[in-house]
Amino acid sequence: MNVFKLLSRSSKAAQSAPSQKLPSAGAVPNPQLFRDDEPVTVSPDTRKSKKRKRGKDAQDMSAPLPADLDFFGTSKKENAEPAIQATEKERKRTSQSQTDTEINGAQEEMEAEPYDEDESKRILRSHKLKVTVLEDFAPQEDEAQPEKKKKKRKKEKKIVEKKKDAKKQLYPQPLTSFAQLRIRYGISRRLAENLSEQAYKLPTEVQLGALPLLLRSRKTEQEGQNGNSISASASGAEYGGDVDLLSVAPTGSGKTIAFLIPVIDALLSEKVAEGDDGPRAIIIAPTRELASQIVNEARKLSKGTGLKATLMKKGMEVVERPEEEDSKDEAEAARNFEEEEESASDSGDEEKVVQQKKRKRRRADKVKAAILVTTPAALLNALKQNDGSLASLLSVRHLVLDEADVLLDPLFREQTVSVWNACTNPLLRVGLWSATMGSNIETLAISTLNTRWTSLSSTNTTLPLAAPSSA
Ligand SMILES: Nc1ncnc2c1ncn2[C@@H]1O[C@H](COP(=O)(O)OP(=O)(O)OP(=O)(O)O)[C@@H](O)[C@H]1O
Repeated sequence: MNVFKLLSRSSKAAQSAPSQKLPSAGAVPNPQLFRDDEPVTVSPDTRKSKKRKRGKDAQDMSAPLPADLDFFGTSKKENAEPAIQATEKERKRTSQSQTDTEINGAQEEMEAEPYDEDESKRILRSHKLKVTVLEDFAPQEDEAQPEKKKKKRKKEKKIVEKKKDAKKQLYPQPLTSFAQLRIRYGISRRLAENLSEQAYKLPTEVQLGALPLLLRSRKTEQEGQNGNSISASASGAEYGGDVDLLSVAPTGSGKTIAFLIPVIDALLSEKVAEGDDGPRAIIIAPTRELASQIVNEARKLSKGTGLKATLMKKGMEVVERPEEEDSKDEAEAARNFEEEEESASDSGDEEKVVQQKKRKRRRADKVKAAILVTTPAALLNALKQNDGSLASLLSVRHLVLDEADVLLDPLFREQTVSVWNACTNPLLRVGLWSATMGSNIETLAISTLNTRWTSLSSTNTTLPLAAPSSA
């Protein structure tokens, strides 16, 4: 398990994004990609809502690009064409893709073609995207062995090497069109259709850098053998999407679908034991308003896939109550049900009937959806047990903290970390997404991951090693 950090337009974000502000706090610039040189103006429209409206901006995104940023249309050519020709080509390509929903063979081949190392670096650099390896929590195979001096020295050397490696920079294969999601990463057909239905064509910067890291590339093996293309270890593809990611990108830059696509795709490919329904992915947001926007987006993307997304509401149950308590309740209920109903209606004892109804409703309200979107407090309440302890969420494999800087700020920190620690599945993948991330928040995130990993590896010997052998 590795932790990567993706920084999208860090300098601009630091200047323009208000630190520690809740999403509802107000005016923000629209930091859409390809608009680096334009001065940021805040229109009255954006003041009303911080969310970028897709209709207008999607048109902006498809506008002709300057030649030096035209990597979608003519990037395969060695020499950049004059700006005017590139513009014309881009226009043709855009209008073609607007009218043509089916990707033809030639286009498909082009989308499947990986960028070579130089091209990848250039594209990532032009979008000011930087990906670094923050930590590697893989248990060392010799950790459990009694340590002899020689071994100890070897291990110390390894640690020094690992620390040196910790700031290694990665160059993921840039995702330059949504069509590549299906062609290169084999995402579910239905998910790809849903994206296309929502008119998503060109990824934003954060999507361009994050999606290749979080999805499993179909082409890794060929890429590894191809001298021209970027190696799997330098691109991060060797981890097959099995990474924890801290992603910092400006407000309104499309982080929501950047974390939803990999989560939905992973959920669709995971095998679920019969009767094992309930949340397998939890997305935490600091406000209910933001949580409800995320759930809407998740529903659009998972339409027709069989996956359900739900917003945590008061009174919902997320875990089975302890068996003893349940069976005691059930037995009691069965014994008393008829008697109670009879006597309640006879004696007008409404209290008992209300209690019965409540008990029934509680069971009916247990979350069955695979994706649960919640604020930390709402989930924490649902996890609290009678003895004050927290129930664990063993079935949860994906945890996303949206607005992670706010969630890990002292105001929410305890709740967030408690929920995080309640996710006890050793294969849990964590994504932290934020417009800003102070070094204290980053340190806290890393140390939470570290503590968790250390405690899990001491109790569980089946944890995966650093990198899967193939992706
Ligand atoms: N690739 C894309 N093409 C066009 N529109 C997009 C794309 N990605 C996202 N959007 C749209 O941009 C808007 C803003 O995206 P989103 O809310 O995900 O930003 P965000 O980075 O999550 O913001 P926040 O920091 O507030 O959570 C949404 O309306 C979304 O549908």
